[in-house]
Amino acid sequence: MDTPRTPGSTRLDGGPRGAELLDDPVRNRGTAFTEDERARLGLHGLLPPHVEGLDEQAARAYEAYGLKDDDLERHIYLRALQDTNEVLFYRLLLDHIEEMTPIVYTPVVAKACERFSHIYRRPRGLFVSYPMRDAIPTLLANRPNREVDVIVVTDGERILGIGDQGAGGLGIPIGKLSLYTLIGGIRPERTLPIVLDVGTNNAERLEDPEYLGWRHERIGGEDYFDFIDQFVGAVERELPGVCLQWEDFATPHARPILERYRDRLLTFNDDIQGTAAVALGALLGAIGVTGKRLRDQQIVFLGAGSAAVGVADYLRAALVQDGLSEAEARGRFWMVDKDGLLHAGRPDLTPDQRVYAQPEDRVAGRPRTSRGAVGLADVIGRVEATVLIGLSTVGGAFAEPIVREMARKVDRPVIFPLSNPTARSEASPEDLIRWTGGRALVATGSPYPPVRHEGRTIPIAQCNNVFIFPAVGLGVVATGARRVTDAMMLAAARALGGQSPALADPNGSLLPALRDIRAVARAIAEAVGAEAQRAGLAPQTTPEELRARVAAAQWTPGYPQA
Ligand SMILES: O=C([O-])CC(=O)C(=O)O
Ligand SMILES: [Mg+2]
Repeated sequence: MDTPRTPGSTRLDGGPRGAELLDDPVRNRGTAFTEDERARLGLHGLLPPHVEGLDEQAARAYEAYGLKDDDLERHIYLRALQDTNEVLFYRLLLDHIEEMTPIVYTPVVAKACERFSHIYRRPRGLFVSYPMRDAIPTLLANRPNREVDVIVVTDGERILGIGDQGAGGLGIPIGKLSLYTLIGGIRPERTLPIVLDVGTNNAERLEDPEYLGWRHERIGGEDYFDFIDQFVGAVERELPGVCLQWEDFATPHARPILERYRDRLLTFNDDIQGTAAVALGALLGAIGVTGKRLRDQQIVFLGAGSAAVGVADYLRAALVQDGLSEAEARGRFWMVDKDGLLHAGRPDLTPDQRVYAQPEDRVAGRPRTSRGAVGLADVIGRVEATVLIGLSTVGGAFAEPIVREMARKVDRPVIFPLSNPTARSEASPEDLIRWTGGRALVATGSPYPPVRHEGRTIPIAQCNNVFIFPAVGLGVVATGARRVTDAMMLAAARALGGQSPALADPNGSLLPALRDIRAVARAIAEAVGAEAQRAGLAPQTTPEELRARVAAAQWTPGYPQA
């Protein structure tokens, strides 16, 4: 495990005392308050007499955790611990990072959002509700901690794969920020989860007598964007320089919000940019394993929605960085959606999709499906595809003949079925490995167990944005960057790809293990900071100083001597 670098919680003296101190999750040390602290801070009598160390506290907390018998109960236990003693919470998470990350974050956090109103115990973060729209600066001023480095905000409309959760969506910013601290080392008291409660169209929530959000259908249109504008304006005034991460907004809102604010403040959209960066990182790792150049790839996508276009945009930028012209890079993409290959003759394409339309003369003469479209099997039959990416949500779409045909022509086919949840995955890793005689390099969107093949155990990397956003946060906080650019995201993806265990170990995963993720986050943060400096978006330092700043900014839970 990591050695502590910047241990500790906030200073004790000058803050609350007595029972009030025990009620402050940032400063509370519970049974670990020393005799001297107990005397100084008016705690004698309020705590059992035995003084524990953090190790003992963590062991006791783990024992209590072990008594819970379902995942939602485990989540509730950990959230309660977070609201009691943050140092202990993060120490427990660090000690059991592989076991507990899925409990505080995806997938269990989805259940916590659905059940938000029913499992609600204590407030955390901010509820910015539409009826309070004229008082947003006041709500922000009421935040529990003055200094904030990172905000994660959602409007709860498209939570993970479970849709509109209204105010219950707050569970996602809470979970994401826990990982900002656990992995990126952003100090817990400098994070702020926010839900923009603009109503919900989820009938179950609206009819639930216990629903805690604003009981109203969603605000839309101009009113919605005006509200977002009021919120952003208030954030700029109250918390200038804060990193503002947009999370789980519905597609029609996500992109316009990003475009509107990305050049105005330090902000990014995790679902668009973070997800694309992690997919690119895993791809770069895989292509590194094949021993081929990025510029030599032919890339086929199944699915051409916003997630697919986001991944393609980053991949295209990486192809250009690798020496291709813009036109050559575009020509490497074969995108297929439910109406077949994207080509210049299709009238239905959005401007974002049109970038990837193949010229008609490259399509002419290809066999067509009965509906006249060029399908995935046709494309794989004609193109020497080296990379196949699925973001189609069509379960099983990477059928055996398609995969076998691809593997007939290339030695190490790179195949990423990225759709969620598992039932929508374009193929199972086990089938992909079997159909390709163990040659496929696979990463997925859903979690899968390792695959056994001819005596090997092949771990399956899950492309989740957790590999990117905490590290990007660490990079911008450590360097004082003013913007999050796509070039910084590409730098993050490259650094992640460079850390792929598969590069050194033929049986390694394409993405790092969670137990190594804090060290990986520092490497990514340095790359992000260096790109910000190169672009003039952060104060210049030497590379050594950059490295030292990143290391110093990564908080590790501990109780410093007061
Ligand atoms: O949180 C996750 O696991 C990935 C993500 O951002 C999403 O699905 O919206
Ligand atoms: Mg998300």
